[in-house]
Amino acid sequence: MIEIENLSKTFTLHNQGGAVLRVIEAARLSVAPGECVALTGASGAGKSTLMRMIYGNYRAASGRILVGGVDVARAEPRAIIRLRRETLGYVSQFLRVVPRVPTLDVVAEPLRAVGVPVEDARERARGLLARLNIPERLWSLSPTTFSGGEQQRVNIARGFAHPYPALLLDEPTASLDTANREVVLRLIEEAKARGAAMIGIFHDEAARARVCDREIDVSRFAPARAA
Ligand SMILES: Nc1ncnc2c1ncn2[C@@H]1O[C@H](COP(=O)(O)OP(=O)(O)OP(=O)(O)O)[C@@H](O)[C@H]1O
Repeated sequence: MIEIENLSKTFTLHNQGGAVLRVIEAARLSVAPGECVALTGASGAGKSTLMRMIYGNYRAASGRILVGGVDVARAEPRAIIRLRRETLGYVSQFLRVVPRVPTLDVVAEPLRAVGVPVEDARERARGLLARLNIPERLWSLSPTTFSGGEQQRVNIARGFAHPYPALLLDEPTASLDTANREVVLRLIEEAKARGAAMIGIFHDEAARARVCDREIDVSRFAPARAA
């Protein structure tokens, strides 16, 4: 479902005399449906960079990133938008709040975007918000004024609303309490059971050990060792 071949990344620092930073070289990675792979490695090894490249936020210097058959490294913006709508989800700790949209619709929106009828989408959203312990009195309000933890849980509900075939998880359990952490781990397990291919960064080692099938140490793709 996710195939990375010979992928390299450099950053050119235009405000620092055009210095070129080589971060990733000749990275290879393959994730099958129903599999969850953890990215590990020391701080600065390139975990976030790799995730951002898979999501199409950072451009690759060379190589291929196939997600459901689409090469993200070469795809047109329009194709990437479509991939993100239909195939590739991203669950991070942070909600980018859309002003004035009620929480229920923030969570239902990814389903509406793929044509799910409004009541069905809201029903799924209600189920997720209830599981993630967002009080019902908040569902009709915009999450703009919610606490950090509430916004994080709204974001997780939104990330799991549509059954994406591929999912990127960026510290999805960070700073959650025990009960909500458990809910998120179950959501990940359910996504695996329905065949989602997932790549995640988890500093929570117990969470990683429980839901991930394999670990890939990103430092193995560091340029110094790639030769
Ligand atoms: N936008 C950018 N411009 C320039 N350099 C960058 C950029 N993003 C990342 N880097 C560099 O790439 C390297 C890898 O960073 P990255 O954030 O991917 O590491 P990480 O493994 O996710 O680290 P952490 O665990 O600390 O989050 C670092 O040396 C960083 O300085």
